[in-house]
Amino acid sequence: MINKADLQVNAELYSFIEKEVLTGSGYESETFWQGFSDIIHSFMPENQKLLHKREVIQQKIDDWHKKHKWQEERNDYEAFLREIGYLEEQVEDFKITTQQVDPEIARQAGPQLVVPVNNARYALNAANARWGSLYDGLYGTDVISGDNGAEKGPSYNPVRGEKVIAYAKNFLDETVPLEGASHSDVIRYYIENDTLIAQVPNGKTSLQQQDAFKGHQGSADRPSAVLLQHHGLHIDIRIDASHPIGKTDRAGVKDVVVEAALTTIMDCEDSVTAVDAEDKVLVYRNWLGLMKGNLTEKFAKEGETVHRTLCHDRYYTGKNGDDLKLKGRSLMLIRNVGHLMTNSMLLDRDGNEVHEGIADAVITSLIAVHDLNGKRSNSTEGSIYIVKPKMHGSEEVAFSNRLFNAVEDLLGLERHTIKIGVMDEERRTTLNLKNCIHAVKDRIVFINTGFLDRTGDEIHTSMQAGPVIRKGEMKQSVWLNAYEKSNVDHGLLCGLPGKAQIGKGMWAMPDRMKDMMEQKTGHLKAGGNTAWVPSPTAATLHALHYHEYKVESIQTSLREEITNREQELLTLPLSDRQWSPEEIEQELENNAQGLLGYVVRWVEHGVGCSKVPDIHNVGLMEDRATLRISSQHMTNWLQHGICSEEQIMNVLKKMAKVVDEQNAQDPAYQPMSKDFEKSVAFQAACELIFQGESQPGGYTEPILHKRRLEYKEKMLAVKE
Ligand SMILES: CC(=O)SCCNC(=O)CCNC(=O)[C@H](O)C(C)(C)COP(=O)(O)OP(=O)(O)OC[C@H]1O[C@@H](n2cnc3c(N)ncnc32)[C@H](O)[C@@H]1OP(=O)(O)O
Ligand SMILES: O=CC(=O)O
Ligand SMILES: [Mg+2]
Repeated sequence: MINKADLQVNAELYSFIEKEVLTGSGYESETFWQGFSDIIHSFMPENQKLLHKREVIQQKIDDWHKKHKWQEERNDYEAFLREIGYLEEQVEDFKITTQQVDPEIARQAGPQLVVPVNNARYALNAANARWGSLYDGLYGTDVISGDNGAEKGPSYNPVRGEKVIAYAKNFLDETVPLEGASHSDVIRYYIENDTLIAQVPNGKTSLQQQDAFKGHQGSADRPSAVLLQHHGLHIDIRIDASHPIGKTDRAGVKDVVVEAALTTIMDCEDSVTAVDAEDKVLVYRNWLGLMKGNLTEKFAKEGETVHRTLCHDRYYTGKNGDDLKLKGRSLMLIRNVGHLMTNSMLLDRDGNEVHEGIADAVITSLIAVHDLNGKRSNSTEGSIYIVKPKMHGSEEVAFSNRLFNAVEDLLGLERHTIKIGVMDEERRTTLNLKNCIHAVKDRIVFINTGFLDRTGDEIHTSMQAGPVIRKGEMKQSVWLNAYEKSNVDHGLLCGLPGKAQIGKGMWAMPDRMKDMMEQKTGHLKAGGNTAWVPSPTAATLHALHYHEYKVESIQTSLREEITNREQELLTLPLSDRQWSPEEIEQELENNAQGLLGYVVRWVEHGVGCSKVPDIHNVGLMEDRATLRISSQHMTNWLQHGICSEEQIMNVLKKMAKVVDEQNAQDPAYQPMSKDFEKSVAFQAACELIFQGESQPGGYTEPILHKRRLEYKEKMLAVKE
């Protein structure tokens, strides 16, 4: 550790900040460290107090449930929540006043991609997912069925290719239709007098909406790209008659590229494993590379070496021959960690680990200044976008607000340069969302329903109330539907449209794109102008939904439906059903499989987000929030005698063998079933369930971090 301004700083972190971040930033090292230390020492005590308050409140709620039957005393329950300050006194009506918000957030509606930022290969891919090939997105996924000879194979299947092209041309017909013809009839696109002309076998035609045409690349006569726009999103028809696909197309179209991930959340939180300075430096270094624009990654793929870099802006010839420049990258936000955890990378003057959320706020903002003072390739408006997860109620949001003020002062940034995306994912935040938004009304850029964490918190908060419904039933539950609607209500009431996003949650089945295409329109119809997707392909496909529906109009009509949903929000997801032994076993096995499949990769491989097959062999995106649900669910059933400890242990051992088999191809994988006692991952899984009741907020971080550190040490000892 290096002693600096009353802090002890891990040497690797210190060197990274000194040499890579401060150099060229315009900040003096001494001033920075002193200011950082001042922030730490003034904010840590309050952070601690807020965490303590969470514990006190939870204890009171637990005690209430132990003494009362919620089903019979609902009215008293609400009064009790008010009395203990869980339900806050609501502020007067107001509108948010956030300024300098980039258009991707303020005006455009479209997909939001999330990516673990410690994985440079994925993070680069995500930043570049602003534009996505529709042909690739369709060809590679189950959106196109493999029936009638259209299956995916080792080489290009022209039958499948035909289906892809038909789907894409149909999309063009629906979105940017031609007058009296289909895009599949076109034999040549060209531009004449700033108008797109489509030559068809029996003459020529043009777009029904002329102003959808925005520009082209190549010559007007034989363009290599035609740029269109619909519902604020661009569509780029790529033309090359010499290309293997273009050759087969009458108009030489080789692809339809759509504007896809308008925004990307570079995640430092639930999808990453970062337990010490070594891990955190990787997280920060990748963020720095993204902000400076020089992040690169070299990796082997399909026998070739790939060098991945960030995409450049796209240039077109616009109307009147003017140059038209469009961003080549997604607008990047950075998700900091919440208020809970501390990290050994920094110690305060008394030798205490510093709260990681405070360190993230300072360091990720400092890094983002490289964009603000540089080319502003990320935020042309000069803003820094921080997503703040897992805050409980408005006091905690106000704390973040003051922390961001302090960071702005330290970095000499204008007030409210740092924007905040508020994850509405804890029950106390949902119930007091108006106050939460008010606490950051000058800097808020989104409210997003993190329904996964929110489900975990729902179970944990009411742990003592009774057994909860099965995990799969949560999506239909009264509280969850009210929560989704209430979030939109508050977004509309507080004037988010035009300034900030009303966001919807993650599509957690990365391989089920057909289902996503059928179901994720629901997020738009419910008023979300963005929704989370797990991959660039999902972003490309989900983008089509924003052409189908104009969220702005939907939001306008939803204003009519705004209502007080508190009663529904306070409807606990309890069950009075007598489940059969088979149902109980199935529920436990399902939870255990996802839990173990995720935990083993987290603890022993340092992977924070995984695709884990569920009991039906569907690959599910698992992250810390889904782990919070499965562990808390098992804890809840154990707590209420739905199952016994012995039963859970047997299920865990049985499912550990299944997970071991699933990972058998990985030479670095150590089977849990070889020695359950010695497997750090297996022990972590047991702890998450058997000690789930006493985990703060039902969070999995404390156990995961402890066990990962233990595993790292074990590996180090083996090496030595
Ligand atoms: C509750 C919450 O907090 S949700 C938010 C947290 N969750 C996330 O961030 C999910 C992000 N997604 C992911 O991490 C991954 O998609 C996973 C773990 C779900 C699946 O990963 P994999 O099993 O490796 O996926 P798969 O093999 O199908 O695809 C890999 C390819 O897709 C790309 N890819 C997958 N996900 C992403 C992503 N989120 N961003 C960018 N690229 C991605 C990879 O770069 C890779 O392509 P490449 O070989 O050209 O580099
Ligand atoms: O962060 C997202 C969630 O669903 O939790
Ligand atoms: Mg979450």
